[in-house]
Amino acid sequence: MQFYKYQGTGNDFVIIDDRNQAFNLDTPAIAALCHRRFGIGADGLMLLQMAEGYDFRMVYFNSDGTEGTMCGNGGRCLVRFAADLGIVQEKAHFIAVDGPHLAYITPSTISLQMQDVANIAQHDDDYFTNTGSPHVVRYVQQVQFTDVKNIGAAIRYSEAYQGQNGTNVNFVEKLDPQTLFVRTYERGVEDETYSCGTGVTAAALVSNTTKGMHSPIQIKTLGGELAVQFEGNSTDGFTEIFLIGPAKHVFTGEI
Ligand SMILES: N[C@@H](CCC[C@H](N)C(=O)O)C(=O)O
Repeated sequence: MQFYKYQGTGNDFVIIDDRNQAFNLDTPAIAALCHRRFGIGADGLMLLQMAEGYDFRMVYFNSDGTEGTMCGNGGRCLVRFAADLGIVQEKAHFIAVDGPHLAYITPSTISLQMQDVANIAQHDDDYFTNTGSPHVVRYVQQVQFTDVKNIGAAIRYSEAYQGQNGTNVNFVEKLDPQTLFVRTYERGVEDETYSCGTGVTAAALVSNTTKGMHSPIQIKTLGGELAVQFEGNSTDGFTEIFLIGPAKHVFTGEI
């Protein structure tokens, strides 16, 4: 089986061209491929499948082998893969677990439209929203010194979030009026990743609501820079949300 490795600001993925729908690996086998010591190493695995009425379908698995909810950086990488295959050119229209997505393609960036977001909830000092995947946003003073793995795991497994099978957790520091530094504990990876697209989107929308930050918001992550652009607000709902940043082919291999 041929596979392709892609990364978007360090959120890395194994991608399989599954247009013939021959992929039949189970959860442990997917986890083994994603393992960083015994496998290829990745935060997730994606299938590109055919879908009627769309350029393609995105199927996303977390690195523990479970099928995930939406992955923003994964979506951006899959669009770059579709462009590399010649399936799409400047624009892509695809279907994912959370519904249809549009994306715009340039040599340096993929701009991925995310689902509209209707509301943001406050839980004590934390905020919670769903940008295709569930996300807690917690503001911290110095995010570089935050224990993302341990505090993130405690929040992810806490009683409050078991209703939606746990949550991803973002630790956010406002660096200046237009810029956030975001570090994310990812559900399904059960560790910090270098970047999380649905997570930085959640951080940007919450920061519009709570910190008065305006679109576009620049985001620093451990793996590079992203931007989140949007219209609306938490009262009327957020629309036209775009996650913008690089997505790159790393290598191709055979297993
Ligand atoms: N890395 C992703 C988010 C992946 C989904 C998540 N782990 C989950 O299933 O909750 C992103 O870039 O959005």
